Amino acid sequence: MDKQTFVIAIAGASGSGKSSLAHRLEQELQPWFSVSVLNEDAYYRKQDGLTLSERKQTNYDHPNAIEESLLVEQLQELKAGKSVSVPVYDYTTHDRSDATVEVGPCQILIVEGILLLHREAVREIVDLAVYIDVPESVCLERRIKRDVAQRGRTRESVLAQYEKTVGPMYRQFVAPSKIYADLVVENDSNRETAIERLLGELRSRIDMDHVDVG
Ligand SMILES: Nc1ncnc2c1ncn2[C@@H]1O[C@H](COP(=O)(O)OP(=O)(O)O)[C@@H](O)[C@H]1O
Ligand SMILES: O=c1ccn([C@@H]2O[C@H](COP(=O)(O)O)[C@@H](O)[C@H]2O)c(=O)[nH]1
Repeated sequence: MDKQTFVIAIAGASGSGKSSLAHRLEQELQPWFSVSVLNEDAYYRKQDGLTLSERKQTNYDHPNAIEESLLVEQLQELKAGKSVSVPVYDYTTHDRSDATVEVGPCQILIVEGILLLHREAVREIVDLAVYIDVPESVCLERRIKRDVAQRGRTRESVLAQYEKTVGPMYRQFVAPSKIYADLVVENDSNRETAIERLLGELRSRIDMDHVDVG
């Protein structure tokens, strides 16, 4: 088999800790491999034809909110050892900015996002599918804290959005996609417990001979 980029997908609810775990994993693997992290959120569709108040009403938790064709194209390019220009998404304006970030060839690509395992075309590219399993109530509390601190939201706006779209879409699309995971990791207690479990499983499940370390 040709050596090519090994792709790890980390899926799960908003607030389950995907992004935190992806970056911890990157830190752990970096001494030995070149690693890049990609976020499914970067591929939210451009919405510059809508006003801010219209953009606030978008259902960001439905699979169609993401430009899946671009996500899949860029995952395929990275897996084939090419560079890509990844879009930059701004949660405060609810729009893709004009900037892009260059992501170059890497040995291990970690991609994280709520709906990755729902997407058949993504599943076909991924070498190891991970689902982060955390009770909804825990995810919601984390999301409130994070979105108020980092994404320009109020507690009330987070709760309203959760009731209208985030919760229902989680139950319809995200939670059912757990069946596609090679590995389910709980992350409702100590962060270190989750990363240790993930690393332990990775050591036994990833065939590192498959990764081009030359
Ligand atoms: N195991 C954990 N225990 C407590 N808080 C956590 C844990 N994992 C992540 N968090 C916090 O929860 C919030 C959401 O985490 P994040 O990684 O952004 O989740 P996601 O990418 O799944 O939406 C962040 O503020 C993060 O610091
Ligand atoms: O403009 C936006 C775009 C996305 N969201 C919410 O983000 C989460 C997914 O990101 P996580 O980092 O996994 O939380 C999704 O649930 C969307 O509701 C948003 O609120 N506004």
